[in-house]
Amino acid sequence: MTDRKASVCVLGGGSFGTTLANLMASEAVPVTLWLRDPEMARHISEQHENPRYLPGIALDERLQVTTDLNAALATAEIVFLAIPSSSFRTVLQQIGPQLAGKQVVSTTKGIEQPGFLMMSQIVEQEAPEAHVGVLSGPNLAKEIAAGELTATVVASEDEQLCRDVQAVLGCANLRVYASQDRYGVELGGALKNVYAIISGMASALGMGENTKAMLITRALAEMTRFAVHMGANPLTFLGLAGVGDLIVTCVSPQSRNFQVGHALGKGETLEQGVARLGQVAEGVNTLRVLKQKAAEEGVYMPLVDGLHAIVFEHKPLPAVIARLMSAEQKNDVEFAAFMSAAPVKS
Ligand SMILES: NC(=O)C1=CN([C@@H]2O[C@H](COP(=O)(O)OP(=O)(O)OC[C@H]3O[C@@H](n4cnc5c(N)ncnc54)[C@H](O)[C@@H]3O)[C@@H](O)[C@H]2O)C=CC1
Ligand SMILES: O=C(CO)COP(=O)(O)O
Repeated sequence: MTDRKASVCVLGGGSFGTTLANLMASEAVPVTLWLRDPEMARHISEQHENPRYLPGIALDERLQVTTDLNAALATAEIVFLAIPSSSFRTVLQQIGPQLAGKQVVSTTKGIEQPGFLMMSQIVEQEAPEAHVGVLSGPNLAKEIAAGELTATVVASEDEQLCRDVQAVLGCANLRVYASQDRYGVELGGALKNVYAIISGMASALGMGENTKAMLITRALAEMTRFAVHMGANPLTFLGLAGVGDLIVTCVSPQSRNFQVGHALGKGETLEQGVARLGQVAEGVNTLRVLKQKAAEEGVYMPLVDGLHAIVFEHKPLPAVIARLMSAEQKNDVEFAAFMSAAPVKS
């Protein structure tokens, strides 16, 4: 690892962008946070708090905030993107040429349709001269902002990018591990959100601990089956960006996807659950996209089918659960079979 700390810009002033920028500022990394809302930018600069997304967290006074996108990017060597997937391309379209030569790291855990594109693939399209990476792992923003310990994964084919991101983000509270499987790391982060919705629902229904463990384990099998079919390395799913992130979002009521599932389990509509959240829950869109892709590709994903049937086809929950519990009883561990399927994307 190198000691050099590059200058950084974080795009997106929501929960995760603010958290990442604040973490780096508190480690004396020169960092600018870009957000759209001038009122919020002024509040953060003067009061050192983001009351909408991180209420009660004292932000570091060295954190620079701006609403001027060009100024934010001008001196940045590393650009982190923490923009919801629904707006990701729109933001990139404004700045593609300015990203030439910079290290651009997506932290966004969603999938674009049409095309079934990961966010870093959108970066490649909109900023073809950038160095591209992704960051993913068990990283609930509020916990990181509160100083809890965790780890994450930076994934890129570009080893210098991995080293530079480790240098700016790694600190006593956050370990940053490197991976070359960008596609697998990114897919893991997007897919687990769907299973967090199911887990939130199971929690609201008062299901047992055995049931929750079964759900998480079968979720891992299902998402890995899909990912291997798509060319990812199955071993990636045993790491922080796979099982690590799956566990945290499936067990923590802090997860927004879990909260949407919980609301559904309590009988709220999807619209009510999402509206009350007031923040992004990427799993809702990923569920739609994934259901369609799994059908096109012929990948067996009974949990995705079941959740889709409840959320979008308005099938009764007991009938869906009964169908899931009468599904074919196949192999427990499919990793041996996954390993013989050669990864094509890394
Ligand atoms: N919050 C978390 O714990 C973590 C979130 N992520 C991922 O980070 C991404 C962003 O999530 P959060 O920050 O949590 O969302 P959030 O809902 O807390 O905030 C979203 C932010 O994006 C801004 N935004 C939306 N459209 C925009 C546009 N067109 N231009 C500029 N800004 C725009 C909003 O104003 C808001 O500040 C998501 O894909 C999420 O999955 C990843 C790891 C942890
Ligand atoms: O990705 C996350 C934690 O790693 C955040 O999950 P939620 O978007 O469900 O809050």
